[in-house]
Amino acid sequence: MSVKKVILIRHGQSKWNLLNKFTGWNDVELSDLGKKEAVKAANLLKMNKINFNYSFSSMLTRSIHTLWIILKTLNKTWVTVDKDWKLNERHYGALQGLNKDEMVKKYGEEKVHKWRRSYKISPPKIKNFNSLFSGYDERYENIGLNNFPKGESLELTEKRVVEFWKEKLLPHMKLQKKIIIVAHGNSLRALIKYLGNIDDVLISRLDIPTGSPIVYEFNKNYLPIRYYFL
Ligand SMILES: O=C(O)[C@H](O)COP(=O)(O)O
Repeated sequence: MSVKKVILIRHGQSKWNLLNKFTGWNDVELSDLGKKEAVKAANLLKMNKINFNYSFSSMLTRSIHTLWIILKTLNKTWVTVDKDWKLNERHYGALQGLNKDEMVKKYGEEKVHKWRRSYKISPPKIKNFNSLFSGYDERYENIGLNNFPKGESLELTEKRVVEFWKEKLLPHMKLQKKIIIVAHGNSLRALIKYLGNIDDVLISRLDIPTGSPIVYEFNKNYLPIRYYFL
């Protein structure tokens, strides 16, 4: 059986991961540790002889820079980088920029856990036109202001990630491309939920660490078999 592999990686630690702030679509750079995690991820791929020749990233700098570091470390800067907003982190709505521990103190553990890990519950939405609204950013001009996310549940995130999978990833896999995806904690949780048909409760227990390569295997019909962390 010819097993096909897709590599999934959450970006390295960002400056707001370090400060424990809700980030979502806020465009935050990698921390120094995050840059080191990206180099380590590249070396892990090399050691395990996991190769790729096509790459996808979200539109957010922390993912793009993680991918650039991986490509540079592996001498593969020739690889196409295909960026898609549908891989962006879940939009964290009005929580973006706020400290996670302070929100626990203010609203309690249970509520914050629901905002962070439940499948169907969305965070409080941002109001149009405040500083958390990135709808005027030129990188998102094809989304359209009316469709622009203002706070997404994991369920809503899954919807757009599955569109990416069907419209972009599968066609490239069928062209025999070996693919790496660099994205985010929740966009990758949404993808893993979809691929593994994982139920809403079990997926709430999955936490994806920064900078740790995941190998997802597929059979010759492009159906998911299993995944594992390197
Ligand atoms: O956007 C964020 O704050 C993080 O990337 C993911 O946060 P979470 O662990 O609260 O889902």
